[in-house]
Amino acid sequence: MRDEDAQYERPRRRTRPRTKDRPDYSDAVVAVVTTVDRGRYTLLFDEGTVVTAMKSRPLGRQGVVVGDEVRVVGDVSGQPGSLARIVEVRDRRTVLRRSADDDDPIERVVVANADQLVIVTALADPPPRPGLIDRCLVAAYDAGMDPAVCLTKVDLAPADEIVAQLEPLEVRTVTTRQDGDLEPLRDLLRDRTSVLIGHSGVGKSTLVNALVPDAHRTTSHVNEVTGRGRHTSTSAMILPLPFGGRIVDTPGFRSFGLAHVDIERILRAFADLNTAARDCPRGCTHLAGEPECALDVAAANGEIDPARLQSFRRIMASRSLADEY
Ligand SMILES: Nc1nc2c(ncn2[C@@H]2O[C@H](COP(=O)(O)OP(=O)(O)OP(=O)(O)O)[C@@H](O)[C@H]2O)c(=O)[nH]1
Ligand SMILES: [Zn+2]
Repeated sequence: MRDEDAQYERPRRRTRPRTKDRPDYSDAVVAVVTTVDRGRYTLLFDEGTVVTAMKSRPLGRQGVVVGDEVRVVGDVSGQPGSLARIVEVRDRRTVLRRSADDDDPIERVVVANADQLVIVTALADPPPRPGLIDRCLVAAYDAGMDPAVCLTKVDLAPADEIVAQLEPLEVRTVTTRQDGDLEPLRDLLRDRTSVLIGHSGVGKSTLVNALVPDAHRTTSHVNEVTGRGRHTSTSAMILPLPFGGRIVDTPGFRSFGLAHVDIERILRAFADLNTAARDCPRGCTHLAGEPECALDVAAANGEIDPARLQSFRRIMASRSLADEY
C-alpha cells in the first residue's frame, strides 16, 4: 500500500500475524473481484483467467466488494464447476462509498481500488445539473479517487460554461459526441481503473459500447461463469478496456447519499487549502460564514486562489441538495 493513500484507510484492517494455529496462505494467488452476486464472486487474474469463488470461513463477516484485490486458494483453474476460496482481502487503496440517502448514515461500499470517478453528463437532452456534478465530485474526493467529467452530446450544446466551472478545481474534462473522436476519452481512461457514473439517457451505454466493442459479449461470458443473470444484480462490474485499463459499470447506482462524507477527508484532496486550514479553530467547518475560518484570511492575503476556495465551498454545500445523486 502506498503512503499517500494511507489517509483513506478507515479503520486500518491489518492482516493478523500468522501463528501456528492459522493456516499458511503463502501459496495463495492474487486476483481482482469483478462481480459480486449473492455470495459468489467472479475473479479476474492478471493473465485473464476468470474464476468463480466464495469467501472462506476465516474472513468471517468481512465484506468483499467489486475491485477488491484478494488472495485465493483452491481450484483456480476456472474450469466449469470449479470453485476457489478467497482467504484474504488486501488493504484498499480507495473506497467509493454511498449512503442510502443523505439522512441514512449506513454506508455501502460501491467499489474498491478504483483510480478515478468519471462523471458522465450530457450537455443537453437531458440538461446538465451542476449540483449533481458537485455531489459526485465530493464522493470522488471522499473516496480518495481523482474525479473527471465526461461531457457528452457536445453536438447539441457548448461545454464552455461547465468547463469553466470545473477549472478552479482542476478537474479533467473531456467532451464527446456520438461517432466522434474518442481518443481524448481513451487517454483519460488508459491504464487506470475508472468508475463511470451517469444518469439514464446521458449516453453512457453509447460510450461503453464504443470503448469496449465486445462489452455485451464480455458480460454474457461472465454470466456463463457465474451461471446467473447480470440484470438481476445491481452490483457494479468491471470490464477490461482493449487499450489498457478497466472501467467499472454501476448499473444500480442511482442514488448517492453523502451522509458518510467527512469534510477533513475532502480537504486533503486540496493541498493548498489544507495547508491554510491549519490555522483554523478546532471544529471549523471551513464553509462560508464560519467566523474565524483561516481560509478566508488566506484568500484575502492572496495565499490561496479565491475562486478555488469558492468552488470548494460550493461542492461542500452541494451535500445538502435535495437531489437523488
Ligand atoms: N445528439 C447526441 N445523442 C447522443 C449522443 N450520445 C448518445 N446519444 C443518444 O442519447 C440516447 C441515450 O443514450 P444511451 O447511451 O442509451 O444512454 P445511457 O446513459 O446509457 O442511458 P441508459 O441506457 O438509459 O442508462 C440515445 O438515443 C443515444 O443515441 C451524442 O453524443 N449526441
Ligand atoms: Zn476553516
